[in-house]
Amino acid sequence: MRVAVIGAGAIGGTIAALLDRAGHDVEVTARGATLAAIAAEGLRLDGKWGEHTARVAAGATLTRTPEIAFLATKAQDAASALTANRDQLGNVPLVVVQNGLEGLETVARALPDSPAFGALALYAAQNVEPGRVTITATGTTVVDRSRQAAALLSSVMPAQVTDNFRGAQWTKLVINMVNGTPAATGLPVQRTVADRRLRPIVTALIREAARAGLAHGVHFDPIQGLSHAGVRFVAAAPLWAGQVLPRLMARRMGAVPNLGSTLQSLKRGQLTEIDYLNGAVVAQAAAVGQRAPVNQAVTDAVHEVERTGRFFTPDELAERVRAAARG
Ligand SMILES: NC(=O)C1=CN([C@@H]2O[C@H](COP(=O)(O)OP(=O)(O)OC[C@H]3O[C@@H](n4cnc5c(N)ncnc54)[C@H](OP(=O)(O)O)[C@@H]3O)[C@@H](O)[C@H]2O)C=CC1
Ligand SMILES: CC(C)(CO)C(=O)C(=O)O
Repeated sequence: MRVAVIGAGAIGGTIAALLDRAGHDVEVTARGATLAAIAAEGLRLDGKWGEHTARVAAGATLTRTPEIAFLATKAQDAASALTANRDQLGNVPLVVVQNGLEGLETVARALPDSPAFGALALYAAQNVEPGRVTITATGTTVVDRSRQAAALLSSVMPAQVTDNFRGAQWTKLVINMVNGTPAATGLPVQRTVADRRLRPIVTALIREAARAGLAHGVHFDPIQGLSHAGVRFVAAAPLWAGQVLPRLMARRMGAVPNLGSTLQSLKRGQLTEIDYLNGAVVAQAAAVGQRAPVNQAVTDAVHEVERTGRFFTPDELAERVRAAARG
């Protein structure tokens, strides 16, 4: 099949390399050092799903119209990446593999005629150097309705279809509450969850996200063992009891340190998706008259790291969060 992948970073690189390994005809878009590395050495994949070097066609924009396309940029780059490839994407099924709640709305604005489907990756991929991706933890991909995309993905990785994609996006948003403390402190997810000063913060982030979603009437779609009932539990539980959830999430990630996709951006000196994750929780909570002070504090802290390049110590972050919760 003729496949396009827009944004050959951690997730796009994984999808492109696995589809190339399965014999599909893959073209990717990339930029800067990543584009130069893929052109020179191919797209290299290693880690939990094996090793493969994909000699895929690569350019700044697509040169041909694919049968199916995947968008795998960070949320803040989606609109410009789509606009740059508009000429090749008319009526092409587009699978948007992105965290946060806004991916499909962005496509509807940029390419109103495109049949777009959302997808949520539950594996952990690290863009260790330009053109090289390591899978540090395996996991399924949840795909919105499109059986074509699910069939294609499930031929190379675990994938499942949902009829409740909005609910799945919210469950994933709750899961992504593990991204903020690594981005603020520079520590891998597993270490932030193991830390007695940071674990209550992660739990409070999760609780605020769960409460906002429930207030919006969301039915959380079950993902990787986190069900609607589980979300209701964590929304109502005191922090000491709710801590079971981040502990389970960290255990599921296994032993290889997982930076999370947000900290990975900072390590490359880039801006993050934080406004689409913790920032989205603040906005969604405000829309139903709730406050989300811990998400606001972590969003602000990550923006400060973007500006200064200096991570917070666990004590500094805990103090920030205490002050925000008091105020
Ligand atoms: N990494 C992970 O483990 C997981 C990530 N996700 C989600 O998947 C999505 C993708 O994340 P991830 O793969 O980590 O992000 P990456 O930053 O690793 O990859 C995004 C890639 O898109 C490229 N890009 C951005 N704009 C353009 C453009 N206009 N044209 C061509 N290429 C472009 C970036 O290039 P450049 O480097 O130059 O900016 C980068 O290589 C995010 O929403 C993330 O939250 C979900 C689950 C797990
Ligand atoms: C599931 C998780 C936490 C995997 O790393 C992720 O979605 C991310 O890093 O953005």
